[in-house]
Amino acid sequence: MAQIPETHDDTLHRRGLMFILSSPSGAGKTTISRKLLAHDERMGMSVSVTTRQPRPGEIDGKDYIFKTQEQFDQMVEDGHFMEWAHVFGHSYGTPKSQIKAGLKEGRDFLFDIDWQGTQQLYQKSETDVVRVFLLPPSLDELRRRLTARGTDSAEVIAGRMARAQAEISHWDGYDYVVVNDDIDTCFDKVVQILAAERLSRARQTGLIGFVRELMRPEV
Ligand SMILES: Nc1nc2c(ncn2[C@@H]2O[C@H](COP(=O)(O)OP(=O)(O)O)[C@@H](O)[C@H]2O)c(=O)[nH]1
Ligand SMILES: Nc1ncnc2c1ncn2[C@@H]1O[C@H](COP(=O)(O)OP(=O)(O)O)[C@@H](O)[C@H]1O
Repeated sequence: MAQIPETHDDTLHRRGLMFILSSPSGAGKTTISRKLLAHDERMGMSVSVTTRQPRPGEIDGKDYIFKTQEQFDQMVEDGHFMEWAHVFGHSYGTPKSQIKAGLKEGRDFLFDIDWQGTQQLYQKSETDVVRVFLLPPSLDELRRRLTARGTDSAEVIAGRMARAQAEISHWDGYDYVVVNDDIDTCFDKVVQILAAERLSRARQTGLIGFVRELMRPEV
């Protein structure tokens, strides 16, 4: 009798995945990311390095690793990043440490990065990457959310709005697109995408022995 391996519930002997959430600023990726991390203990966050100032409530090392431009440039030179990009006049980068070893051990990582970083990660490790893009229900609602968040000046909000359409134009570089209208509905869809991707045949390396056993000629 073939034993159903523990991988049948996708927890073991599976290569981890890089779950990327991108959106125009204010569409809700931080909110969805936080919900996903609270909901799914197997998901770890890829904490980015940034040169932007911390927002009130943001914790160094948890939300971002905050560095000066000089420190960031040195990290680039030292080959510290899997990818990095300039966004809104600041530098952002994904540290290599943790991620590579974690993926091999079957751990999944969540990335809140922009389309430039998404392209770089996809080019480097296409099979590990799942790309999800969140859209706001309208530009008016996007402006309302950026204003209601209360973290940016009117000038910064205007800059983010001005960039929103350029960012939306990259939507075709993603595997999945979800409109974040109602937060719970959007979250459910993101959870479903993750569940399906964890069951992808290519990632379930631990199932090979089980399937071979099932295919053995019966005597
Ligand atoms: N390429 C890249 N983009 C990042 C990284 N970390 C954050 N970003 C993106 O930088 C943009 C600005 O992020 P942030 O300053 O937190 O503002 P937000 O858009 O309101 O979340 C967002 O599009 C993030 O997804 C990173 O490590 N690499
Ligand atoms: N579906 C939603 N409906 C209403 N407000 C939302 C929704 N999703 C996020 N928000 C709010 O919009 C603001 C921007 O969301 P945030 O997650 O910070 O966006 P991002 O990380 O994409 O910049 C926050 O104040 C958040 O609470």
